[in-house]
Amino acid sequence: MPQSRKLFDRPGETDLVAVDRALAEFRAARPVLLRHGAELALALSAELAEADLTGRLDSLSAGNTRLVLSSARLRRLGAKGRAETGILAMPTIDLARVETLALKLDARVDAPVGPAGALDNAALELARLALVLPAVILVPVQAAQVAGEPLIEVSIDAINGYRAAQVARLAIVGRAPVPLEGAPETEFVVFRGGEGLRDQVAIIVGKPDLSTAVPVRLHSACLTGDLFGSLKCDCGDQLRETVQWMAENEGGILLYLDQEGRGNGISNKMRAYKLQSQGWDTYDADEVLGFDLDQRHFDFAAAMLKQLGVSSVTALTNNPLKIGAIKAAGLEVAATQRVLGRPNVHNVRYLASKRDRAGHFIDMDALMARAAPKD
Ligand SMILES: Nc1nc2c(ncn2[C@@H]2O[C@H](COP(=O)(O)OP(=O)(O)OP(=O)(O)O)[C@@H](O)[C@H]2O)c(=O)[nH]1
Ligand SMILES: [Zn+2]
Repeated sequence: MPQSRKLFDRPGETDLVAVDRALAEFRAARPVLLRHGAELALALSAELAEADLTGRLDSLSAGNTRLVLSSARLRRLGAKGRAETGILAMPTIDLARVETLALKLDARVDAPVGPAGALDNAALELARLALVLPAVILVPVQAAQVAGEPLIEVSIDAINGYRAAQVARLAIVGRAPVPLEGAPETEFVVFRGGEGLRDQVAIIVGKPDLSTAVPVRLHSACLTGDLFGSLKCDCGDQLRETVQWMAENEGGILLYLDQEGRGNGISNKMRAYKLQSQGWDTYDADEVLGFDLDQRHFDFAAAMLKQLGVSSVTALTNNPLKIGAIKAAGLEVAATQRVLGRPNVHNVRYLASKRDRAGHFIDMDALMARAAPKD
């Protein structure tokens, strides 16, 4: 008889679910108990911290609470050349200071920046996965101080292994024909897992021949552009025109990926849009908020394609990151094809920034030729 075997304690599975639970707590402005060996700390999202709760956290702290910030945010705060995440000591939690350091424009570091340790980096990864600002209040505690508290505990290994586990659990959970305007022979295939906090969808247009290079577009969700026709980006045009093109040609597959805001989430995208309305470009705005150029991974998108039986693609994109990721995942990129949106006064700077700062293959002359006469 195996000793004390638990029926529902299966290593990979329980880790994944522990992080899912921790994400729910973290997004609901509750502290999560992080464990690294015998070391324990309570992690609280800086953007959601409230005085009542931070007062309770202060009562547990032995004066060694710290604020963990991303390298991008630290650079913005003037911590010169900072390539790594870092911590600032905060013996008692000062919410005004937290807000300044995490979010305010023109703020400056006001204390020495220490190196982030394993717990700190796992806390930041939790914030990224939770799609909140990458700024976390971390309060080291002893087990006895939190015994019996209704807290979710999660190991840093579980957090660090979460992305890979999310890719590994990708599975089709539903599929059905969904005739679209202009593309009546279309099937939606829904996958659970991957990236983000929701499901992913593969939209199979027509009957693509899987034995040759399949026209494929990896399309990151853009609520504003895809659904509402925002003029700030080119997403809506790219989405609809790609589906139309696939329907009119030999078919293809569009992956609709839960990666709003280049993987920052819709709330951070709106924060970035506010900064853009004050003159910041798309990448600088993200950096002010503590994000790097792009938070997305595309390994899970390649895994979706493999599950659909695709081994070679014609990649419909201007983004070199997507092409590199498909190749790195072991799929053949037989050809690439540019996907031009439509320029207008509101998105032309965004498109130029993508070309100049992230190396997107955007031919401005070809793009401008597509401008509507009223622009
Ligand atoms: N953070 C941030 N995200 C943005 C902004 N504008 C658009 N996005 C997001 O950027 C992503 C654009 O994704 P895609 O349409 O797949 O395009 P792409 O990476 O530009 O590459 P291709 O269109 O394939 O060439 C979506 O997730 C949008 O929500 C912005 O100003 N800031
Ligand atoms: Zn968009």
